[in-house]
Amino acid sequence: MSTIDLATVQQQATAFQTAKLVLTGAEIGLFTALADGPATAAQLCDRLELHPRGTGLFLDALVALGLLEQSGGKYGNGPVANQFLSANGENFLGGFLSWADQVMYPAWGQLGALLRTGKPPLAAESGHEMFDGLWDDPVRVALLTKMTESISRPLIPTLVKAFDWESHRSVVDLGGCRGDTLALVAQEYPHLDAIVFDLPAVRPQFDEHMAELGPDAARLRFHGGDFFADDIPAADLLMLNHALVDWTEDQRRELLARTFPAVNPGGALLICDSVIVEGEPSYFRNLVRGINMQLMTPGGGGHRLSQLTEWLHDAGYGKVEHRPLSTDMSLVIANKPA
Ligand SMILES: C[S@@+](CC[C@H](N)C(=O)[O-])C[C@H]1O[C@@H](n2cnc3c(N)ncnc32)[C@H](O)[C@@H]1O
Repeated sequence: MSTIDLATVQQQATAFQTAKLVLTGAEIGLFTALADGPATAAQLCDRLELHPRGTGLFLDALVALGLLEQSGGKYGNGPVANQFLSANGENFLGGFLSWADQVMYPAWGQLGALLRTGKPPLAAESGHEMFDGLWDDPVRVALLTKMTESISRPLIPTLVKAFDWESHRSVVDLGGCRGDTLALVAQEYPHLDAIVFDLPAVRPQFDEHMAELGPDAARLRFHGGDFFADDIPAADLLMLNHALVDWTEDQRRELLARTFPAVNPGGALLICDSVIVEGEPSYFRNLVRGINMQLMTPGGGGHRLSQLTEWLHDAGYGKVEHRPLSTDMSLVIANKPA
């Protein structure tokens, strides 16, 4: 007997409307404008060049969602909007919000095509995928790096605590991009010899970001290479953070197999991903993220923990451990016997 009623089905069928309220609020700069202090609808129309027709209902809908607060005829940011949706917020999700609005939202219009053909037209047209020619295109680079960093940053405090970093001496972050995650891990564990491995074209972005992060992060080294073609530097720990799901299953298996010889005996491969784990609170959302990756790339997609474990054992790893992190992410630890 189904527990779903009509109102729930209606909400499910129109959830895109709620998404657009939030994304459009971010796109027009509403939450950033309100970070300066509350304002009336008329003042917001003036400041953000909005037409009054839609604005009143729109602002009230954001109040009803709990993102804005209303008092004395003025609208202000609630604490969540201030922290995550305002450009001045401590954990601003700007890169993720722009990516969701500009890339994911149109891609989800192609879900039917994905189901019928196995290939979403946009990703199929673009050839291999998100990274082809990416680093020659500064606009796409900025959008993608900000998106991944705004997803990765909130999980770093849990990542730092979820693993015994003290017992290992060296770490290589494969597809570590500008070094944002590794810099914050290495800041907590300064004894680690820390290397970011990414495509050679990423080096200027890495150098620039290290300069921005300051002297604590400057100890990271950059190793340019292609993890499918070039030798992977040996280390006690290798990491793959959000760098596996966009490849085909054969490529994922190949990449995991390529990591094994580079992990020192007694070390481990650490994978941070939105892994699909039945029974976890993240289960539904990570199925959706898997479909999202199928829409973004011709061959990528989410992986189930059982699949990933099998691939890791095939690659040569011993015990595989799973630890849920924050924001629906998992840390999967594949141990290499000593
Ligand atoms: C989705 S981003 C993840 C970035 C970062 N690990 C994070 O979690 O924020 C994937 C990264 O893999 C890198 N990458 C893609 N193909 C690669 C290859 N063949 N060899 C090395 N790095 C690659 C990209 O340049 C990009 O920095």
